[in-house]
Amino acid sequence: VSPLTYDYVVVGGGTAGLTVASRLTEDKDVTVAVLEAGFNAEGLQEVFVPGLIGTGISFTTLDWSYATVPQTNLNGRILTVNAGKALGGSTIINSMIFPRAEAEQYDAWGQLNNDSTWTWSALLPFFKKSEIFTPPNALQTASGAVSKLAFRTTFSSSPRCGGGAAESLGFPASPDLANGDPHAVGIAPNSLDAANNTRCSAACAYYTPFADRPNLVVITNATVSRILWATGSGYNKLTATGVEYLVNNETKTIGVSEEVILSAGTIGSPKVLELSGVGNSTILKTAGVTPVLDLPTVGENFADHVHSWANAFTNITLTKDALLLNPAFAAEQLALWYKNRTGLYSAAPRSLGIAAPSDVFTPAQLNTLIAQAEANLTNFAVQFSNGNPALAKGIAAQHKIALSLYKQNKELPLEMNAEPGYSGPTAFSARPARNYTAINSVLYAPLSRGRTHITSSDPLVPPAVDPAYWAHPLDVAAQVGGIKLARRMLVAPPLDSIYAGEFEPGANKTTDADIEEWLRGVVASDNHEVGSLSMMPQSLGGVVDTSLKVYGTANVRVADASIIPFPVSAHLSSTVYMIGERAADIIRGGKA
Ligand SMILES: Cc1cc2nc3c(=O)[nH]c(=O)nc-3n(C[C@H](O)[C@H](O)[C@H](O)COP(=O)(O)OP(=O)(O)OC[C@H]3O[C@@H](n4cnc5c(N)ncnc54)[C@H](O)[C@@H]3O)c2cc1C
Repeated sequence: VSPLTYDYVVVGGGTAGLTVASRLTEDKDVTVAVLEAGFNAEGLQEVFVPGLIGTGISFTTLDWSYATVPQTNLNGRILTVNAGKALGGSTIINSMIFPRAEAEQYDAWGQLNNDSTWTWSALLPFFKKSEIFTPPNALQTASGAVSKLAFRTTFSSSPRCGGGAAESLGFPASPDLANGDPHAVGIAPNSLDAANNTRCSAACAYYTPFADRPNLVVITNATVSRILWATGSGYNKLTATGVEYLVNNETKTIGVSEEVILSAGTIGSPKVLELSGVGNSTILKTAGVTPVLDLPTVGENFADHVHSWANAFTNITLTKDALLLNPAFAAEQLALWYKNRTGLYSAAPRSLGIAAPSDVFTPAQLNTLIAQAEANLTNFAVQFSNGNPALAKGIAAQHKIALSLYKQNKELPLEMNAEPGYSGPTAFSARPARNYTAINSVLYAPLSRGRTHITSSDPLVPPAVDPAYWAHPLDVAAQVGGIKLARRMLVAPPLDSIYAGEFEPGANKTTDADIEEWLRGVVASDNHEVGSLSMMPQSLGGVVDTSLKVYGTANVRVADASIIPFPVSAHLSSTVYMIGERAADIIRGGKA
């Protein structure tokens, strides 16, 4: 392998990037270089111990912690969108929950693109390529796991109770949250290495086993600043010849003979495209970048899931709060994990209930909300499209599909995720030193659309991220409905048996308006951002076609969550691995 030129250069060694790189280098005649801004963090216990997710270094050094612009609908608050900055990307810091979304939502991708290869049944083989399924053992089954679910050691009885509460409210119990019909409750599969019960990131699954391939080069601590273009290559033929990157403030270049694959994530990938002169020319010029290709919807159509919570006090003591309340107990539990992979750090279990509109709204409420959304459909599409008429059509098409699925009870607006221990907006030091039961209620089918754009030509300056949370009234109503549903779950059997009063939102929040006001002050990003380089026809404001190629370029593709045109009601990593598998297949097929 020449040290300077590779067949493929992958920008970002994250979830999809490592999947693509690993699959392409199965052919030993193909050379691939991966440029990753972070470092290889696989050796850190915060990364490999399941119960340590979200602690220590994982939310400092390993996180881009993108700040949003002040959010108009959330009291002007600046929120943080977390995204992993390490080999393995966001799977280094994610919560390992591994379900798939509703079949109809993947079908919507195909519908928007008039392409049957981007539908649930066509994509299922690519989901499966990225998974090794480990069924629960006898002990886990006895603890509540159903035969088709993959999960490890049970944390306490509380997750199972959470499932029970959803069931008692009428959610169907599902043996399989990945079957394309997740309107159900079950114990979530986790992305773990079952052989030794460690977390399994994209680095663990798609890099470490193949690290010694001579045709695969991974350069860490390398921040890509721009794609280099062949001079004089015109529209539809804009040709990447290499990539420029920074290592310790030193500028370096690497050549590419076939393709550049952008896999820097929903915020990172549009940033690199814009720094390379591809995007809305006005935005680029304002940032001091010379436009090379006017593609005005780069960075637009951004959507994110929105996190909220209800918490109750509980008098049971085996929750994750026990680890914070008693450091000596926490040390004992961690020692148990190291000794024989048992104890409270051995898993991060959740009961997952995916709610349908009928679980959240009365029929009359839903009819009114849908009628209002339909009456204002064009207005919202225009408002969300940032002055781009094609994208206004694209967003209108997305809303039409979403509202039609809402009517069929198929657009699943909320995840109701039961956790044994506090999960919410109040810091440990500011809340009563007690044990809690939490229901995380996450808005899963947002109609709001925002954007992310560079503001400077300096690659080290973060972009301006505007998710425009809660810009659509149906999103607000669903999130308020989610808190009411969470409250009902906390006092339904069997969770009622461990209920010792509500902590948040709090007994004084009685009306919908009270809940809405509280939520405006606390909701957070769920870190499931998608759509900023969406796969849609150009006539609908898309940025990539169904072969994931950037319109107007000869050899730049995108493989990451940014291509997702229509948000799906699931945690995203399984979907992003699938995109990586599909991208590799397209690239290899294209060459054959
Ligand atoms: C805190 C958190 C919790 C989550 N919990 C879950 C969960 O429980 N289950 C689930 O399924 N999903 C979860 N997700 C979401 C899921 O992990 C992500 O959606 C998915 O991993 C995104 O994959 P990606 O390939 O698009 O981007 P990433 O995996 O983020 O990869 C992008 C990579 O590009 C690198 N990069 C960016 N810019 C540059 C540049 N200029 N030069 C070089 N490299 C660059 C980044 O460092 C990163 O490694 C969570 C995400 C977060 C952040």
